[in-house]
Amino acid sequence: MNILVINSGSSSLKYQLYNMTDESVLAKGLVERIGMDSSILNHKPTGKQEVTEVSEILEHNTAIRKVLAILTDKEHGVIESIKEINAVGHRVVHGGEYFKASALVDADAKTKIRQLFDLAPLHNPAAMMGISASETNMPGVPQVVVFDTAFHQTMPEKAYMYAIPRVLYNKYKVRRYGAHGTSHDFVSKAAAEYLDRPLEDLKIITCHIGNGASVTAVQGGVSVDTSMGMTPLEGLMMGTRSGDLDPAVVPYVMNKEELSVGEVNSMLNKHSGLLAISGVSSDMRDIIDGAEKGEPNSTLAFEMYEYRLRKYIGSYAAAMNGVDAIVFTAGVGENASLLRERVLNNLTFLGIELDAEANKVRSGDPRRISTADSKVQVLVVPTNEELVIARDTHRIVQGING
Ligand SMILES: Nc1ncnc2c1ncn2[C@@H]1O[C@H](COP(=O)(O)OP(=O)(O)O)[C@@H](O)[C@H]1O
Ligand SMILES: CC(=O)OP(=O)(O)O
Ligand SMILES: [Mg+2]
Repeated sequence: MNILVINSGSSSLKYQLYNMTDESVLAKGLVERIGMDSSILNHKPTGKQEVTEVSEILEHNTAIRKVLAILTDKEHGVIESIKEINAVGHRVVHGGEYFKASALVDADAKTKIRQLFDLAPLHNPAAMMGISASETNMPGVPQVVVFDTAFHQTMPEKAYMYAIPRVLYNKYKVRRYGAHGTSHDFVSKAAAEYLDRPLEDLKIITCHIGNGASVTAVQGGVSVDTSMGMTPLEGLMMGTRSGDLDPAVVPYVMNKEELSVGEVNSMLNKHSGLLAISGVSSDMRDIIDGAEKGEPNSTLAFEMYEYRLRKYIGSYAAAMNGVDAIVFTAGVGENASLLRERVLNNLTFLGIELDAEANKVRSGDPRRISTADSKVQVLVVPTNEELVIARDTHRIVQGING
């Protein structure tokens, strides 16, 4: 069975085509700048030359058509016809309280995803565009939705409630939901496997640090707390998102600067974080470059990012009354050895002993970066959200077929 996995962003669409017989990737790629003047499709077919096409792609429907065209292209394609795609799996960031697990797309699921637009304005509308575009271009092919929030539905009430009037929860479901659950779930399981210890016995802190970033306390294999909240804005400082701040800042700034709700949302989600403090970039590579050159704004951005991440790790060790393992994953977590070094060398009170040489090794495999004797084991585990989505899609589609 071939499964197409789609991760739709507001102006991008990432895809991977899997052959589930051996879970091999037939092709993967990315459409960027959807809706802008020139869109870019970058396609990587396994065993063939990578291609980049620039064209006008105004919406997700056209993006999907382009992806299907290149997947079946004589020269760059990996399948003969669209009919060889047996199912589609979509990443959806927000499942609210509706979805505790992945689900088949039907009218009811679509209604619920739409009802959650308000709670994830940057993410859910994009996912819905991806779903509609797939339905239009692959009619009759089963579609499955896999939610970032599902893994965190195990959080206890004391972790997910905000200390604000309960009526807001009753009326609007204002509470903490978390995100990146697919990744936190995957890397915590992989860590237990690597350590060769039962997941049920472990207290693990997983740090998913990419463009968006979140930390999760995983106890006995379930999420007991996570740093993202009602939306993916709470918690860590991120590429362009502020993370935690005094909520009183919001009405204060809105009043002083005469900002609308949309404007203040955009300020906190798109014009804050590393980008705002460094004044140059949201990309950790540029921040590290700047900091290494002694540039003061990049240095401050790096220090704030590291400090805030370290504080979350400390607080989740307290939340679980201990920690057996810390896991770093996603673009920054897997690659930024300097950030890991700074975080870990300032957590020696937990009994962490960094293996400085192991921390510098670059690899696509799970690896230990603490000493083998370190009281808390520290691992780097490359995440693979797409594979989890493909597996869930496979399982659910097999369920309906058999
Ligand atoms: N070598 C590196 N050193 C530091 N940061 C890196 C490196 N490579 C990638 N990154 C960071 O990873 C981020 C992207 O992470 P990723 O998990 O791919 O994000 P997303 O899936 O949210 O788009 C980039 O913004 C970049 O800052
Ligand atoms: C939820 C979220 O922040 O996702 P991403 O990291 O893909 O932006
Ligand atoms: Mg990501």
